[in-house]
Amino acid sequence: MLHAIGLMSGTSLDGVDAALVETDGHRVGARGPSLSLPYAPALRERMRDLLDRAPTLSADAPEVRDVEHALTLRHAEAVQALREKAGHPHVDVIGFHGQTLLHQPQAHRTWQVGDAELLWRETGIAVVHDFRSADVAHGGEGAPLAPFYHAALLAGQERPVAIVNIGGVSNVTLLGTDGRVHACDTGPGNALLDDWARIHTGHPCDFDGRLASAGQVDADVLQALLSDPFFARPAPKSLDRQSFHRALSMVSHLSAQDGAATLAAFTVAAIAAAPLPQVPRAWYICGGGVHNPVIMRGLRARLPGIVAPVGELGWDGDALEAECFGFLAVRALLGLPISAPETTGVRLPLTGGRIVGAHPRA
Ligand SMILES: Nc1ncnc2c1ncn2[C@@H]1O[C@H](COP(=O)(O)OP(=O)(O)OP(=O)(O)O)[C@@H](O)[C@H]1O
Ligand SMILES: CC(=O)N[C@H]1[C@@H]2OC[C@@H](O2)[C@@H](O)[C@@H]1O[C@H](C)C(=O)O
Repeated sequence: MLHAIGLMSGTSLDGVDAALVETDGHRVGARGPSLSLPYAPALRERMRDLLDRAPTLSADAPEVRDVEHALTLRHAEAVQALREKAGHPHVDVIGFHGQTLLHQPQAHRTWQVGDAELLWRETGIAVVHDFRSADVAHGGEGAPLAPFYHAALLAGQERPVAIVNIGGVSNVTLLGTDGRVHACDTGPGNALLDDWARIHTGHPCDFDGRLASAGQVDADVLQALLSDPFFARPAPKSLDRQSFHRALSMVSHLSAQDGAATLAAFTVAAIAAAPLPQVPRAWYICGGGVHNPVIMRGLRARLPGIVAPVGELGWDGDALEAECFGFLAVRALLGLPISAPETTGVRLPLTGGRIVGAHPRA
């Protein structure tokens, strides 16, 4: 087994998640500890500005370089803090996702910022990064990449079974009765609700679903939101954080509470509409959306079968994505696939990622 640290900077822009995971690229051994380091509000604002301008920005633009430098140093701090928390264990490799600024698989473009060389120099540990480019170059969506990790975790579970990650964007993995894995992004997660809450309350999210639980869903607006062509597409499919940005103007005439209720219902309805080949007997939920009781109530009302946070399986739902990139870094080192036709639409199962620093197996 190799020891990996996975690092994820998600679409919510809330900070860096870091987790230790032990794996041979197939089985998952010990997991944890994990931690999250928030971004300073000023860095978050600069990242948000780059997200808005990403389609016209070049990777060499000074403002991109500055943000990349700052966020990489924050990742190095996360590695150091995690190693301290874990009692300075041996670490073979870091899986460094970086921050997605733009994701346009149809244009064969996906862009994650993060300076792998700098992270390697700061930590002295080999770094695997740029996980999505090879998939996109071979006709895939470049996302979601969590399905191989989800499938490894679900190995002992009764099938069909699903994991839903509700981050900024939501994605689902189905492990079918035949052991095959199917996946796609489903639609919005928390990002729209975060943006709405920020406009109306100045807070970074609708904390504990307080706004949404005080509002009414506007059924007409919800129907209009669900008429987006994305929902008619078959899986696999993926999204950019900004894909549903128009939704904010579609709810702009509603009160803060009704807008939040409608956006939360949009997240739920989009998950329920995921084009999966089988109906899972259980849906295990991870990502920040687990902490929003309005979303969790909505999912329990809309989805057939068991709906439970992954915490009920003894897993840490806030650390899963970071663990995932530790797991995928090891698979990349071993040349194993990290995506497949059923997960990203890539032509053939494909490995990915690029390594910086000495190969731990060399
Ligand atoms: N107590 C809470 N109440 C409501 N929402 C919460 C709470 N705690 C976390 N969240 C939501 O979870 C989000 C963070 O989720 P998560 O860390 O899974 O996102 P991410 O990893 O950035 O996204 P992605 O999976 O899309 O990359 C926050 O932006 C917020 O919307
Ligand atoms: C392009 C990109 O960064 N996509 C993220 C985002 O956040 C959730 C969803 O959209 C998913 O497709 C993906 O992240 C997870 C970790 C994935 O690749 O599985």
